[in-house]
Amino acid sequence: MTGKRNDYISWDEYFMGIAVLSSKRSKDPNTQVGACIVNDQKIIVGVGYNGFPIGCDDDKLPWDREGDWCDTKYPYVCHAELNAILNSHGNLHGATLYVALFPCNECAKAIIQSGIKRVVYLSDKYRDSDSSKASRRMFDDAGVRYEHFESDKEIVIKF
Ligand SMILES: O=c1[nH]c(=O)n([C@H]2C[C@H](O)[C@@H](COP(=O)(O)O)O2)cc1CO
Ligand SMILES: [Zn+2]
Repeated sequence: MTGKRNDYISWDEYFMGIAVLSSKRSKDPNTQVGACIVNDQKIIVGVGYNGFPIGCDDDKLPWDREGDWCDTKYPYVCHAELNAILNSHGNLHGATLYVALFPCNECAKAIIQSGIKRVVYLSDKYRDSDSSKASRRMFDDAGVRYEHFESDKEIVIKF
């Protein structure tokens, strides 16, 4: 008798893998973020990555990080989490968000209001920023759990 294979990926690895794969679509030269929303039946209900709004030309708006605010990417870029929420279908109540970077305070608000109850994140590179502090404060108040993604798996895709 042949048993099942054992080196399959976990649910968390699967969904975080999709978030990371989605980030590969980002045109941001500095930080690429992907997000994947999964409902309580483990069905993917939304994916997204950071990019400019539909109809706004990736080659015309700036990707700079510094300078006059209007000449940087910050006023224009739509965050991965927000895109995943806006692209989603169905009810997000009780859903889990897998995201490559811990959410900023603006996304935290959208996450809470959409009914998402759990956030699994990979990078926390802006952990000490005021934005991250505000996100944690709101998540704590609103009862949204957040946890760092832990895995020692390496997933390679070769086409
Ligand atoms: O939660 C987030 N989600 C998200 O999509 N982003 C995007 C916005 C920008 O395109 C990029 C951050 O750029 P930078 O690391 O160069 O400041 O990541 C940034 C955050 C957190 O700052
Ligand atoms: Zn954000």
